[in-house]
Amino acid sequence: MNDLILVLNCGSSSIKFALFDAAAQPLPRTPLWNGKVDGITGPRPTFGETGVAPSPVALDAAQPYHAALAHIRERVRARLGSRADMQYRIAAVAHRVVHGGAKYSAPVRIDAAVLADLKAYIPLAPLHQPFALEAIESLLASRPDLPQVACFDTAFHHTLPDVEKMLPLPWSAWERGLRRYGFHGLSYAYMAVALAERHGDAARGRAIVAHLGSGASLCGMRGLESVSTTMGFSALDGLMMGTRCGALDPGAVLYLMEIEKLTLEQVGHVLYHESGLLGISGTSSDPRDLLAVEGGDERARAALALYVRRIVRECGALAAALGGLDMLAFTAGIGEHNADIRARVCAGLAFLGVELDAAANAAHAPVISTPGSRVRVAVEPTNEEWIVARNAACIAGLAAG
Ligand SMILES: Nc1ncnc2c1ncn2[C@@H]1O[C@H](COP(=O)(O)OP(=O)(O)O)[C@@H](O)[C@H]1O
Ligand SMILES: CC(=O)OP(=O)(O)O
Ligand SMILES: [Mg+2]
Repeated sequence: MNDLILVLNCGSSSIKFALFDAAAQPLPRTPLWNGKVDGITGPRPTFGETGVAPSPVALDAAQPYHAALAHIRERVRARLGSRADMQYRIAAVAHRVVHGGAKYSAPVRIDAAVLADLKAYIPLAPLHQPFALEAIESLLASRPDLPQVACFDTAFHHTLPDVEKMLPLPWSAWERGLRRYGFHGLSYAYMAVALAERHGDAARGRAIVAHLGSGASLCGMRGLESVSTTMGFSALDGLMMGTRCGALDPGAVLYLMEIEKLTLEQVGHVLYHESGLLGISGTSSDPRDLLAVEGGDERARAALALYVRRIVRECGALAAALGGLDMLAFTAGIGEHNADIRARVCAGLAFLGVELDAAANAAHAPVISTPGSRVRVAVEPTNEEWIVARNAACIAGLAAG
C-alpha cells in the first residue's frame, strides 16, 4: 500500500490540490497528480488537472468555494477509485492555512483544540481562512483517524524584526496582539529554496520576491529570511490586488462609514471584493483582460497604472529597508506569466539599476535581466503545495498514521 499526502491550497480565487507520494525520499517537487478550480468567484470558473486542460465547471453561485471543494473531493475519490491496481491510500491531508496568528509559527497536527484556535483568526483573513477550515472540519468529522496538518502563510515571517511587526497604534494594541504578520509565506519559503539553488549568492543577498497572484505581496529577504513584507495585519495591506485595495489611508474608511454611511459589512465588502483592479476598471480583476482593452478604455488604463505604481513604490520601500537590492524575483500567476506587467514594473525600477532583457522577459526565462543589470531579475514558478507536503511529511509519525 502506497501512502499519499493530499495537499489543499485554498487561495482567494482558486483551490489547488496535489497528491504526493509520502514514501519518496526526497519528496519530488512534481506531484503524482494535481489540479485546480480557478476563477471561483468570477464569471467563468474552470477545473483542470494533470494531463487535462482547464474547462468550464458549474459551481453553485451561492456557495462557490463549498462547491469547488466538493468538486475536488469528488475528483480525488474518482481518481483513487480508478487506480485500485496502484494500491494508493491517502495517509494525511495537509492544508495551506493563511493565518496562524502569533501562536503558530510552525506546521501543526490538527485536532479540535487547534481548529478552535484557527477559527479565531477568521476575521483576519475572511477570504481564505473559512474555506481551509471548512475542509479541515468536514474531514475531522468524517475521517477522525486521518492525520491533518496545517501549514501557515504567516510562519515564514516570524523572522521579521519588531519594527516591521509593530503598528503605530497605542501601545496596548501591540500588547493585545495587533501586529503585522505577513502572508504568502509558503510561497516565499519555496522561493528561498528555489532561488538559492538557481542563483546562489545573488539570492542570498538583498532580494525582493514579488508574489503577484490574485492576492499579492512583496517580501524583502536577506540571507533567504524575511526582513520586510507588504502584507501586514490582514491580507488587505500592501499592494493593490485583483479585488482588494491594498494599503489605504484609514481616513478613507472612516469617511465611507461616517459620511457615506456604509455599514461595517458593506465597507468590508468594498475593500475585499470591489476594489483593486476590478474596482477601478469596473470590468475585470485580471490584468490580462485589462491589457487587452487599455488602448480604448481609460479606466482599464488607470487600473493598470495604479497597480504597477504601487508595486514600484513598495519595491522602493523594501529596497530601502534592505539597504539596496541584488535580486528581484517574480512569481505566482501574474508574476510567472504576465511579461507586460513585469516589463512595466522593471521600467519603474531602472533607478535601482534594473535592466530588462526584453526577449528573455517575453520568453518567461528564469533570468530576464541583461548581463549588465546591477539587479538580477528572475522568474520562478512557486510551489506552495510542495512546501506544504514536505512540512507535513516531516511531522513525526505522519506516514504511519
Ligand atoms: N497563463 C497566464 N497568463 C497570464 N496571467 C495568468 C496566467 N495564469 C494565471 N494568470 C494570472 O494569475 C492570477 C491568479 O494567480 P494565482 O497565483 O493562481 O492566484 P491565487 O492563488 O490567489 O488564486 C490571475 O488573476 C491571472 O491574472
Ligand atoms: C494571503 C493571500 O492573499 O493569498 P492568495 O494570494 O492566495 O489570495
Ligand atoms: Mg495563491
